[in-house]
Amino acid sequence: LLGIVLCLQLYAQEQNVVQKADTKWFPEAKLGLFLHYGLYAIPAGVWKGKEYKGVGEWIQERAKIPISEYEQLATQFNPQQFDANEWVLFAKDCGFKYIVITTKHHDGFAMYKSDVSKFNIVDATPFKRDIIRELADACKKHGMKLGFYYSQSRDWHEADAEGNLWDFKGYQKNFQKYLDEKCKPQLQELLTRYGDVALIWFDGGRKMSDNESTQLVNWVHKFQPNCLTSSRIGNGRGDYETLSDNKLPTTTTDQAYEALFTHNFRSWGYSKTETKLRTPQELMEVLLNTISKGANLLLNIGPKPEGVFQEESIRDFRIIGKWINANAEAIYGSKGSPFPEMPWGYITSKPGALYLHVTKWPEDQKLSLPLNGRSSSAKFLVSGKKIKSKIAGENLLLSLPAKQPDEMCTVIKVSY
Ligand SMILES: C[C@@H]1O[C@@H](Oc2ccc([N+](=O)[O-])cc2)[C@@H](O)[C@H](O)[C@@H]1O
Repeated sequence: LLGIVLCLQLYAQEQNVVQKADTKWFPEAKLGLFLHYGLYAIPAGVWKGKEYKGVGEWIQERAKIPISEYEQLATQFNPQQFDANEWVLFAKDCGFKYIVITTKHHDGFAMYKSDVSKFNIVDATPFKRDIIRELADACKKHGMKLGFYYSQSRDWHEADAEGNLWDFKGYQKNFQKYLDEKCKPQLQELLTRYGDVALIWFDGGRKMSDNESTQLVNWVHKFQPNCLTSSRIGNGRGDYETLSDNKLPTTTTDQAYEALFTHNFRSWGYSKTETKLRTPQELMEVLLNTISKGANLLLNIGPKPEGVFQEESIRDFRIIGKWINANAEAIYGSKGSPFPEMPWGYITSKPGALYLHVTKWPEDQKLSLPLNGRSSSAKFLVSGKKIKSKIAGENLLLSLPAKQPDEMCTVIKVSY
């Protein structure tokens, strides 16, 4: 009897073993473009004339919209201006090395041709085109890594999934039934029909049991062993850490982890009720703060229902993109700062080099760095122009010109 019990435990343990994927590419890539796109772009925070503040992609939950009514949005979804190559080339020009798009958000609508649920973009809309197919092809063509956001536990279209308490009041949910009949079959579709998938961006919701988290991570790695899974799968079973929404990292680490921010302060999906956008300077602060802690940054846009990005997002992302491309050496493959926060800006590091990202030009045109007397040289990264420097005790003292070469942020490379 003891033997049998031991075997069962082993088997269970076996079940709970997660094969981890190789995260090497992730910290190298540093910058990802997050795209929250779906039916919720149509109401954009407004339902039957009533404005709902906050996250636009939650409109069905906020307005307690019955499935029968929400499904009608699919009959209006027709993004005729959608051009996958345009989206991917824009992302590339702005310095993003991977894209993560919502394949299914909490409303349960599949933005790809799914044989598991008719509630999908090909079968339920006049558009009838598979946006994920076209994006996967364009990413492959332009060498852009592609990841899929998938809401594994919240699905307001399914009685047995998490979240819809207005259509299914008092209904006894069988969550494993939802995992077996929709979640896992759809993940299989996404991991077997769209080429290499860089990562599955699982998202919060129902507290997953360790068995459920392990089940889904093993399921993903069964079809694509190198596909990363995000930590919102729960129970520490993900391949890399994601921070809470719009939260800056507090510690510097070499672990693979990611901060996520929206261009629109308050909504991930396109919104007409939340219109305040982060300025290019605010986006820069988020970018520099994040990479100076060794983390990746996933920056979000909510595309408009007609299939294009807001003008303001295109304008602001191109502004920071220009800076990112000019200072690429100080970003991709860099690690966080070995020093505490600096009053004048941020630091990223590489072997034998420190990159000083100066956003607040020192009035006294002096900048000191505790380099313990190590001999070093300093130059402006973009122009290559040398900077006068001398060792003063433990510190390296740099003498800067009066005018800051790049108002947005000037990078000084210190080689030691
Ligand atoms: C990226 C965002 O993720 C979730 O929102 C969350 C999930 C988890 C936290 N959290 O852990 O703090 C906060 C918001 C979604 O509900 C939201 O619609 C969006 O997709």
